[in-house]
Amino acid sequence: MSLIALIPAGGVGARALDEQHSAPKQYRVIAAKSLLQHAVDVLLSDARVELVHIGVAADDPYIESESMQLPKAAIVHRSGGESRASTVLQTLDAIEQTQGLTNDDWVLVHDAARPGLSTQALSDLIDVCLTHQQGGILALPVPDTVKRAVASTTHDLQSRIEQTVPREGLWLAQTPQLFKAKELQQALQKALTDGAEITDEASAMEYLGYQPLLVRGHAENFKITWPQDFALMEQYLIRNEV
Ligand SMILES: Nc1ccn([C@@H]2O[C@H](COP(=O)(O)OP(=O)(O)OP(=O)(O)O)[C@@H](O)[C@H]2O)c(=O)n1
Ligand SMILES: C[C@](O)(CO)[C@H](O)COP(=O)(O)O
Repeated sequence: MSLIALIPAGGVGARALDEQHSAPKQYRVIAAKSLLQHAVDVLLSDARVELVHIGVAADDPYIESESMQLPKAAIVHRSGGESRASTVLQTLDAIEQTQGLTNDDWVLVHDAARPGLSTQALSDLIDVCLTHQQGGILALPVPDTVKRAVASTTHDLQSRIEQTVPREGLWLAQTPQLFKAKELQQALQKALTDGAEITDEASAMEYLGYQPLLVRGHAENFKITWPQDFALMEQYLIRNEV
C-alpha cells in the first residue's frame, strides 16, 4: 500500500486576480512561500505521504521559475485539464504511466489554493479513512442560517431571498479528499464521459454510488478564491509558524 498526494494546480485562479497580480493564485507568495509550496510542505509533513504529484497546465510558465523551489518528493506533471476534475484524472493517468498504480494505492487530493491545512486535520483524515478502509474528505458543518436566492435575481449584492434552507446535515467540502487511487480514476473517467457535474473527488465517487466519509476539518483550511482572501490566510500562516 502506498499513499500518494496529488495537487491539482492547473487552474487560472480567475476570481483571485486583481490589477497587481496576473499569475494564477497558486503562485502568489504569502508568508514567504507560494500557495503551492505551502500545500506541498504540509502534505509531506505527514510521514505516510511518500510523494506529491502536481498537475499543472501544459503551457504553465511559472512552475519552473527559480523561485519555485520544490522538494525532491514533489513531481510535476504537465497534465492540467479544462476542469479541476480533468486535471485530477489526467494527473492520475500520468502517475499510472510513470510509476504504476496498484489496487492498494491511495491518493490524497488537495487544492493548491488551500495552504492553511493543519497537520492535525491531515492526520485525522488519513487515520479515519485507513482505519475504516473507506474514502473520505475533510469538511465543515454549515454554521450559519442558509438562504436560497430567488432564481431571477442574479446580481451578487442585490439578490432576494426565496426561502430559508434547513442547514441540518449540510457540510462544506474541503480538501484533502482521500480515496483508493484506481477507484477514483474509474469514477472520474465515468463521470466526465457522462458529462456529470463534478466539483470534487467525492462527487465523482458519489456518482458511482459510494458514500464517502465526512471528517471534520477546520476553518483555516478555507480555499483562497477572492483577492481579499490572501491577507486573511497570510495572518493564519504567520501565526501558525510561531
Ligand atoms: N482546470 C483546473 C481548474 C482548477 N484546478 C485547481 O483546482 C484547485 C481549486 O480550484 P479553484 O479554486 O476553483 O481554482 P481555479 O479554477 O483556478 O479558480 P477560478 O475558478 O477562480 O478560475 C486549484 O488548486 C486549481 O489550480 C486545476 O487543477 N485545473
Ligand atoms: C474541491 C473544492 O475545493 C471543494 O470545496 C472545490 O470544489 C473547488 O472548486 P470550486 O469551483 O471553487 O467550487
